[in-house]
Amino acid sequence: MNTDAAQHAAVPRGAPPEAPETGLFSLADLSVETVTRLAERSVELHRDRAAHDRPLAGATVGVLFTKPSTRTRTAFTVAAVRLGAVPVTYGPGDLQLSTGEAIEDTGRVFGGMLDGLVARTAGPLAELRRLSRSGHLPVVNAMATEEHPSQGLCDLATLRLCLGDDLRGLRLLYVGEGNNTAAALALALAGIPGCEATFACPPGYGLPDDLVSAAGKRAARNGAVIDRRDSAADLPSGVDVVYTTRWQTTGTSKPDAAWRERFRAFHVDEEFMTRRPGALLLHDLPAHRGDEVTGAVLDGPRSVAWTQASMKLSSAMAVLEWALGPQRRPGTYTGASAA
Ligand SMILES: NC(=O)NCCC[C@H](N)C(=O)O
Repeated sequence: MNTDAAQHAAVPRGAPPEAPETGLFSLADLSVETVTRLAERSVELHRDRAAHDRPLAGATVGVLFTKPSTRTRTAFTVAAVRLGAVPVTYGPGDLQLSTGEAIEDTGRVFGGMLDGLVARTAGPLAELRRLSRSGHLPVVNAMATEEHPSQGLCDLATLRLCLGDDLRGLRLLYVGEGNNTAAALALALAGIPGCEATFACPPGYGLPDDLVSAAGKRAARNGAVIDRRDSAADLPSGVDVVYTTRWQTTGTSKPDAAWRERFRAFHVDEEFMTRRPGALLLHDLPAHRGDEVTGAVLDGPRSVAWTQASMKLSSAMAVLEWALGPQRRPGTYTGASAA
């Protein structure tokens, strides 16, 4: 028997203690400067996808999507590969999480093997924070109930690409469901000096109070305004951008059987756009043509939705570089440096 007591004592025992969370959870956690820098970097990487020196070389990144995803999953997987990492992908039902293993236990195991995790659960954001704290690893929120921060960064980057770096005084009108995408967009816009953003959603389907309050405080510091409306009447016509998303948000259902009737007035068609000359159309996709937007608008000359979709890749690269790059990567958990 090996009786080297010092060696035995070095082997960690018991559950590892928690560490401070790292990664991207909500744009509200980031300074306006960091949000701006990430959007700027997304544009740079969109223009030149090779403008990096593989900062994730040697890293292994978990990509966990328990809900459907076309753009975000592809973007983060390809971004990880382009930045030099090896992605390990998990779909719904792949992890013991689906058989009842605790979030913390999952985090601890991930932390011993992965350098970071990108996760879409469309569940509570708090779960992603717990994964990071228990696993000592950076976690990127690829869409939780409350917010879709990487979409907000992509949208800000798309606005910079289309309208220039100086977005001061931007006027944006959002119509539809006050979902995770709208929440991230409100927080992103709140950092633009002089921005006037109106979020018009049917009664009962608007942005939640806590989000409006957080975005409003951020906006006030930057001379911006985040205005929540629950009527489609008298919406601003002098706007630079119209933004809409599909009405059936991932992981949600509407108890009201007549919900579609309540949304009808909040759809974007040619007439809506004609009353807003010069406005661009953004849409996070997937689209349901005929519901929130007509095909003629989505595929027409004022839509930048397809450029916006392609910028999911460069914004995912910017996020991974920032959240998992060598300067942030804590290294896998060995138990030796639990403090
Ligand atoms: N761009 C995306 O990530 N699209 C998928 C999600 C769209 C929308 N926010 C939803 O929750 O269903």
